[in-house]
Amino acid sequence: MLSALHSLRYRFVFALLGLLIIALVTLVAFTRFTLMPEMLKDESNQAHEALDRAQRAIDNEMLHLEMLSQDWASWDDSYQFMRDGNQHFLASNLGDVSIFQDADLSMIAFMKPQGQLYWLSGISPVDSKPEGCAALDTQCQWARPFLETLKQRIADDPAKEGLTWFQAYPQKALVSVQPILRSDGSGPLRGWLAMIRPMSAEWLRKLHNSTGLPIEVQHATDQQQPLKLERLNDQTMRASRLIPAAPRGEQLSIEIDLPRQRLNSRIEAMNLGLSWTLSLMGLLLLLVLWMLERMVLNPLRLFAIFTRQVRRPERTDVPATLLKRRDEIGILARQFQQLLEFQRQQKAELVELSERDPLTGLANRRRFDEHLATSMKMDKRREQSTALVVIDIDHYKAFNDQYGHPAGDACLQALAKVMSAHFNHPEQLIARTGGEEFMAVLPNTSQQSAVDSADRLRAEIEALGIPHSGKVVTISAGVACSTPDTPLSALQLIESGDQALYAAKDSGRNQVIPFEYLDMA
Ligand SMILES: Nc1nc2c(ncn2[C@@H]2O[C@H](COP(=O)(O)OP(=O)(O)OP(=O)(O)O)[C@@H](O)[C@H]2O)c(=O)[nH]1
Repeated sequence: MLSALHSLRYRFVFALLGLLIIALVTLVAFTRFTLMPEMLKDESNQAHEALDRAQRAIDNEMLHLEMLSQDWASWDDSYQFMRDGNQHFLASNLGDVSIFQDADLSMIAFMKPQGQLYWLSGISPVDSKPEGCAALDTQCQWARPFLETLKQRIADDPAKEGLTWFQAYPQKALVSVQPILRSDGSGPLRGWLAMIRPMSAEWLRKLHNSTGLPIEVQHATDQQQPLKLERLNDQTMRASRLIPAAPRGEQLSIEIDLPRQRLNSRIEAMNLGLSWTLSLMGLLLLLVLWMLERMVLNPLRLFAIFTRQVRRPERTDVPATLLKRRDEIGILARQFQQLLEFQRQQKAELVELSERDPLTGLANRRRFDEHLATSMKMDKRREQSTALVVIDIDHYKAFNDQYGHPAGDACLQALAKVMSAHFNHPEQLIARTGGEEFMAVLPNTSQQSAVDSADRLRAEIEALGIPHSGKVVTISAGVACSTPDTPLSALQLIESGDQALYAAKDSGRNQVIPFEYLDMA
C-alpha cells in the first residue's frame, strides 16, 4: 500500500488534486471577496439610480404644482375674486370636478393675507364630491386640519413669496401656497392661494407609469436612515430615501421595491462559469492522468517487466514498441539496448578469452572438455562413435633448448595452424590442452577414420619441414574411440588416448597408434 502511494500515478493524482483544490479555493475566494462585493455594489448603484429617478419625478410634480398655483395666484380674475367675491369666478373656474381630476388636486383654497379662510373648493374625502365653502362649516369640516397647517406656513413665510412643500400630516401631499397679486406682480397682497395635490394611490400609479418605478411614499419612522437599501429576499430589495415634510420635523420616505433580477442572473452566470470551470478542470485532470498512464506509466511498466525478465541478456532485446518511441523513454530504451549489446559483446569476448589459447588461437582445455562432453552425449544419442586424437610434439624440449623459447612458440603456432586447417569439420574441435600437447575431438567418427586422419596430419606436419636437429619437427599421436558397443566416459577416453600416445612415443615417435591396438596387443 505504502509503495503504491509512492508510485508516479498516485503522486501525480495527489499533485493534480492539490492544484485543483488550490484553484477551487482561489476561485471561490475571488468570487466571494471580489466579484460578489462588486455585484452588490452595482446592485446598490442600481437602487440609488432608481431613487434619483423617483426623486426627479416627484420634484417635477412639485415644480408643476408650484407653477400651476403661481398661475392661478397671479391671475387677475383671482385677484378680483379676492377683492369682490365674484360668484361668476367660482362658477366658471371651480364649479367642475374635472379641474381637480386633471391637475391631481384635492383642494384649492383662497385665504386672506393673515391666513383666514376666504374660499375653499375641494373634493370631500368623505363622499368624493366637490365642495365649496366660505367658512369651515359642517360641510367643509374635513379641510380644517389642512387650513390650520396652511395658516401656520403662511405665518412662517416672512418674505411673502410663496412656498411649496411636502405635507406629512394630516395627509401625505404636495402643497403650494402663493401670494395673490395682480398679473403684473403689483400689490397690495390680496391673500393667498393654496393648492394641495395628495400623494394618492392614483397619483402614485401615474408616477409608476411615467417612471416605470413602483414608488411608494410612507411616513418615516424616527430611527429611519436618510438612505436605506434593504434586501428583503432573493427576489426583491427595497430602496428608500427620506425627504423633509411639514409639519416641521416630519419626514416622508420614498420607497421603491426593485427586483434583484440583474444580480440573480449575474450570480447564475457566475455559478455556471464556476461549474464549467470545475468540470473542465476535472476533465483536464482525467486527461492528464490518462496521458500520463498512456505515455509514461505503461511504457515504464513494460520496461520494468522487461528488466525483471533480463536473465539472459544475450537472448533478450528491449521491446520494439519502446525502441520505436521518439520521446525520452525511447531514448532510454535505445540506450538500454546499446548497453545490452555492449554487455553481450563483452561477454562474448570474455567467453572467447576463457575458452581460447592465447598463443595459438586454438580452443583451450576448458572448451575442449565442454565440447568432448557435448559430442559424446550427442553421439551416444545417435548411436555413433566419438574418436579422440591426442597429439604431442616430438622432442620439443630439445627444440626449445636448441632454438630458443620464441622459436618454440612460433613452432607451436605453425603446427596449430596446420591442425586447425586439418580438423575443419564443424563438429570437430582441435584444442591445445597442455604445453606442447593437443587433442582433437572427432564426433561421429570411427577409430580407423580417426587414425587415418591423424596420420594424414602427422604427414602434413612432417611435410612442413621445420628443421630440428638435422631432421624436421614431427608429432606423435594416440587415438581412442568410444563406440556404442564399448562406451567410455570422457575421462576413460582421454586416458586411453594418452596411453596410445605414450605407446607411439615409446615406439619411436612420428607415428599414430590407436588404443584398440593396445588392447589387442
Ligand atoms: N616455447 C615454448 N615451450 C613450451 C611451452 N609449453 C611447454 N613448453 C616446453 O615444452 C617442453 C616439453 O618437454 P617434454 O615434456 O620433456 O617432452 P619432449 O621434450 O617433447 O619429449 P617427448 O614428448 O618425449 O618427445 C618443455 O621444455 C616445456 O618448457 C610454450 O608455451 N612455449
